[in-house]
Amino acid sequence: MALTDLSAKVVLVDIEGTTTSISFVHDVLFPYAKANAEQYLSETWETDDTKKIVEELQQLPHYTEYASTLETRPEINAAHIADFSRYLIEKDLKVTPLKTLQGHIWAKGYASGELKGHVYEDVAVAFQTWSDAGLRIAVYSSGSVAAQKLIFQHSIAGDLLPLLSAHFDTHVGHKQQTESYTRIAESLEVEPQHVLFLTDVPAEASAARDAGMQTVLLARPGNAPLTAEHTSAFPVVTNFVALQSLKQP
Ligand SMILES: CSCCC(=O)C(=O)COP(=O)(O)O
Ligand SMILES: [Mg+2]
Repeated sequence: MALTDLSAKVVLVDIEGTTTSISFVHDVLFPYAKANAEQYLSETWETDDTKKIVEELQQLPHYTEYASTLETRPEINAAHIADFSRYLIEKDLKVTPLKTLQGHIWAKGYASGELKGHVYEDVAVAFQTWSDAGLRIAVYSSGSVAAQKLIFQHSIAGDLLPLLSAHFDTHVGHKQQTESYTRIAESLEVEPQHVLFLTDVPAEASAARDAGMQTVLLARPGNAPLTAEHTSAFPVVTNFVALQSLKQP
């Protein structure tokens, strides 16, 4: 089917590598989280929210692996948990408690204006066009729902949050698991075949397709190169312009 013939009721977008450059996430957001983790943790150490994050971080299998590299038994304090968070960020592990913590840390950067969410220049126009055509736009990212809202609310193209009708993160399941997409369609009260999922990661596209969704891969500058196997399995676009004429079925 030609891209111009695609129809959908919901456009489900990934963030990193799809609406937003990988370099913004890795070269701006991650360094900000690493630099501010200890301060955030020490300022909020006694709160229930931080206690829950700290407990969940220590329950990760990666914690045992990380702790085995330490010479002495650590005291569980803000400095130690910040160090473990930096270890996870360096490995780009998309684990739920880390993503929750990152979202809280970034909130301060967006509020002060130090952070502005990167979106490619075709994103705001496409969101507006789809919205005007009556399509719903939802987000599914490994970044926490709070972090998703921040990136679009404080984007370089202005506040795009009013154009988004739903947000999903790893609480719904991991992005390479088919069940996650089934749950998203159920939550959106839409048949999976009426959802178009846009992502840069072929394994995510496969999982969504197995759930019955339509999928298109994004080949944005700086994304991992797609193989011939991927390009024969999925339609590929370099930006959202080719998808702007999307209509409702
Ligand atoms: C929600 S903004 C921060 C992006 C992030 O932390 C991340 O892991 C992005 O992963 P994605 O699933 O959007 O590729
Ligand atoms: Mg992505």
